[in-house]
Amino acid sequence: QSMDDVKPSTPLVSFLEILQHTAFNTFGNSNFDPKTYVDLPLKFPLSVTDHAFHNLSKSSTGSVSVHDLNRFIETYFHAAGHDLVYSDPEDFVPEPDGFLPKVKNPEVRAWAIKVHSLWKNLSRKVSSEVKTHPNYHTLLPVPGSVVIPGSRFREVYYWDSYWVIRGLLVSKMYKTAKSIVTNLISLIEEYGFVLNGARAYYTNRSQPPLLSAMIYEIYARTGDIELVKRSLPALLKEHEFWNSDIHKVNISDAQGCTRTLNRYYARWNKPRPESSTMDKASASKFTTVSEKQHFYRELASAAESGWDFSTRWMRHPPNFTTLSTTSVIPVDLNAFLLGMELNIAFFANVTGDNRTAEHFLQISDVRKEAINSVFWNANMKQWLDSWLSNTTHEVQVWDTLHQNQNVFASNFVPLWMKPFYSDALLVSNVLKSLKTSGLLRAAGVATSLSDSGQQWDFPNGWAPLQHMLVEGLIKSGLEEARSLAEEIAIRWITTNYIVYKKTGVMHEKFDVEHCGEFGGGGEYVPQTGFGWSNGVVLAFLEEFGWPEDRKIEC
Ligand SMILES: OC[C@H]1O[C@H](O[C@H]2O[C@H](CO)[C@@H](O)[C@H](O)[C@H]2O)[C@H](O)[C@@H](O)[C@@H]1O
Repeated sequence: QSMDDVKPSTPLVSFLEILQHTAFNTFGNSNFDPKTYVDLPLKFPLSVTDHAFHNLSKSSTGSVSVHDLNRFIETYFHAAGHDLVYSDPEDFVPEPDGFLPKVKNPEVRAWAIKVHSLWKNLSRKVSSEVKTHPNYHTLLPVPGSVVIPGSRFREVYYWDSYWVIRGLLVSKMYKTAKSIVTNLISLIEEYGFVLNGARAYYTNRSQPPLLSAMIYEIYARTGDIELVKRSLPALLKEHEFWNSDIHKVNISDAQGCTRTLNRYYARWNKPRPESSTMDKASASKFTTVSEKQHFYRELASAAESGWDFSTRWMRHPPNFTTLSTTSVIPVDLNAFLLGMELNIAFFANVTGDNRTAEHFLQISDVRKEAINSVFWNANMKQWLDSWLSNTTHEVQVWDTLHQNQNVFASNFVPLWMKPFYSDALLVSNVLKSLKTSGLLRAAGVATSLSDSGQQWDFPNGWAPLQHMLVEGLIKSGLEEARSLAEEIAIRWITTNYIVYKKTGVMHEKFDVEHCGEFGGGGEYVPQTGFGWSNGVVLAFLEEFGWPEDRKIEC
């Protein structure tokens, strides 16, 4: 690992991180959210603020009096979120023509209309202040309006946007959907890839690559060929990013064939600024600088995976300090890249660029073979993540023992991709395996079978995971697969609804062991709003409807 692998931070992020530590020492742990501090917009130049901060009188432990710190923050900062203002989506109508025709039950229909109306609460645009003084903000100035996940996630996120867009398409809000894509493309133009989210502290990593899938879905509904033409150069750039040296691994498989696959790898070896107080505490068991740096990279790389955090990335679960994200070749990432390659081929084809189409079809074939050869486990009938025996750039020799035999929802994600869902024999095998996996629970599909206290583990269920599995099953065209898909969707919709009825809000994650309970665990309190949950509820209701006489109860 070299310093080239680390993106420079900005002076503002570094300053706010120090403020975060001071706030932690001053206010204490209870109700403390470190992200709030790195989201604070400056009122004055950083030099002025920094000077005032240094003049605060501090104890030997780095704390300030609660009164002085509160006064300092009020004087020198706007509230977190002040710089991303509400924006009324111009394509929103309270009940679009032809909205969810198959949802007949009045109670479910009224709720679906409510969920649809939440797009208004979650629509934002960057305030003009950010354009005037970009140095006063960690928020990055994207050009159009976006939909945020909600609560503490007050900026656009990469992979969340896919399910937000799926919901917006059900809501017939095509302009808003296209605006999100335009913003994500602007990040590629500026940084060479889609950032984890539109914040200065997210420039060292991406998130699961689903931009091409967003464009595919929008094109399928609107036929907007101009959008496809505009997107193609950005997608080619994004493909290069994921195939750069740090993200690429070569494996010599059981037949001695060299296969190239990809992994998550953040360009960062320090605490994540948005969780700096926690990361420092977690790294305290390491003594050397290089051990700490290594651990910090594993943390940030897990954040790139979207599964932050999970036993999936731990060499010795549930020991958090054994996080080894960069030593895992992840099934889902490679399935997403296969999807990206097929989508690029499709877009190139519809825009008349036959050479690019040919090339991407070819590389998608090569990836499909690599996925079969490295991940597929014929006994378990699942695709398993594979551990790298070392993290050098040399060719690794594959061994079945390197496959991680623990069951994760991601082991079924390839089913979401055409080359796999169109193989009927494969689907019926995978279907049996899913049914006996232990992941199917009372209120949906569990993330894993390990109750580690991390949020991307049991008993949490997440909207994106439900959706990928359900859609893969449906697309197979097998009756038995559709019926399982519908069963999962009914359980998921039910729990979302019952929790909504109890709390008045939509949640980020759910406890799939207990219908009617939201999820927990992890490093921040459960969040509400919530972009991808809303999107998946709407997508499921569009697909399956809800008959008049079917009750909605746990
Ligand atoms: O602040 C901690 C981490 O929060 C984010 O991750 C979680 O929320 C995201 C937005 O809904 C979601 O995309 C991700 O899957 C969640 O685990 C953020 O993406 C992380 O980078 C950040 O460190």
